[in-house]
Amino acid sequence: MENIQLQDQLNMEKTTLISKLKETIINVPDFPIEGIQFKDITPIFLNPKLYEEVIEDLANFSRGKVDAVVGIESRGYLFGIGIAIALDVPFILIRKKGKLPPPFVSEKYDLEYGTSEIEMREGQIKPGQKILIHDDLLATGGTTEAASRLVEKQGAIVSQFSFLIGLKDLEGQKKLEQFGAEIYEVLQF
Ligand SMILES: O=P(O)(O)OC[C@H]1O[C@H](OP(=O)(O)OP(=O)(O)O)[C@H](O)[C@@H]1O
Ligand SMILES: Nc1ncnc2[nH]cnc12
Repeated sequence: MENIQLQDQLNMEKTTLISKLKETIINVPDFPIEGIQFKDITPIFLNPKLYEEVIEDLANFSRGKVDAVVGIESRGYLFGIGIAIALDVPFILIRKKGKLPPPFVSEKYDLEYGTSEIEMREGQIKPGQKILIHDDLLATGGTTEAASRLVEKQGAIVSQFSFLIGLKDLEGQKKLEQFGAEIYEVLQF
């Protein structure tokens, strides 16, 4: 009985969080190019209490399940560091090409046009570690797929993915199925 009540309360809190986020995140049509519905998350940071609630929700998904959090430049840092602090585990940065001093490991990936590359300082991930890969938004999944290859290349295990936003029409989750990790999106558009 008590468990049911607790579950009801958690479900209610989650529903409230999602509605607050939907009121806060701004949809910008045709940015940066025609046809894209850009999700502007910057107003979340005007509201420290809301930010705290998002971190709590994301940290609850990963508590006791990972040894480190990997965040993807740049918006992946905004919540990634907060999650790592809440879980008391290390935070490891993935940066875009050319920003990190050597030694680093890198991974190329395809964009809609051309290719891109991400990098991580060598030795920060330890072989066998269970890793949460976090980013603010999952669109096509290309960036997160490359991040996962970078993590696996170093002998660590991609255990979980978390995102603030999932864009369901772009089927990014499908691209991530190959890694066999749990996936969590706070909300979907
Ligand atoms: O699922 P995908 O199709 O790969 O797209 C999602 C990625 O795109 C955005 O980052 P962006 O490259 O715009 O960089 P930013 O975080 O520095 O703004 C977003 O923060 C994700 O990292
Ligand atoms: N629609 C979108 N809104 C914000 N960031 C994005 N990154 C990739 N697609 C995006």
